[in-house]
Amino acid sequence: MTATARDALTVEYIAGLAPVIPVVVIDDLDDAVPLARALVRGGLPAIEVTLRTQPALAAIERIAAEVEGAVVGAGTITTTGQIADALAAGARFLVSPGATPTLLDGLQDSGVPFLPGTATPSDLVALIERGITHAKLFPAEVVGGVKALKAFSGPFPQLRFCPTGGINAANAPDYLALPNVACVGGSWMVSRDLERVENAAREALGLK
Ligand SMILES: O=C(O)C(=O)C[C@H](O)[C@H](O)COP(=O)(O)O
Repeated sequence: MTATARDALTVEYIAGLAPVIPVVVIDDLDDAVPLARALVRGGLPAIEVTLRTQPALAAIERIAAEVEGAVVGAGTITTTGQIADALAAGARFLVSPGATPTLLDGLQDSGVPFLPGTATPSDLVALIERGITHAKLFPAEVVGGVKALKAFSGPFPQLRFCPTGGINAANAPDYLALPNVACVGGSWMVSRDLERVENAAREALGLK
């Protein structure tokens, strides 16, 4: 299935595009399109651009406009104002490091798929109260990682996770083997060497 720019996407679709969502920090706007192309060539089309840097929104706009096959999202969403900015730039999905009721309201109103950041059982209950089915676990390796996700599968069988934070090619398979993990997020395959990016992306595809 190929998504065109006007399709309404689901979170299942975003999380199912590849085993890994690359997390990209753009310092130089000119890096955005070549980097996204290398990731798409390597087989990782869902790309999260973090809103941590000044060129991030422009990078999302360029990737959305110029990189065929990419499904670009915005990460590091911590305010509802950023949601509007990200959507205006062309973000197709949203990722946050944490979630408050205000932020969850904004994410639910956005009309695009989102992965709200969670770390605790109470965070997860707050999602269930709203009918949200997918969560980011962040920072995954710090807040219990694979053990936490195994423990969450008991009381929260309806939730699927995209753990992010401290994940790499070595530990990703342990996460991806869990039934409640839809995909993982991480920056490990991203560097300025585009050939390496493409190869690392291709390797990431084989992790599941
Ligand atoms: O800024 C955000 O909202 C984030 O999503 C943080 C990212 O999850 C991590 O920076 C990625 O983690 P690493 O793979 O350990 O680099």
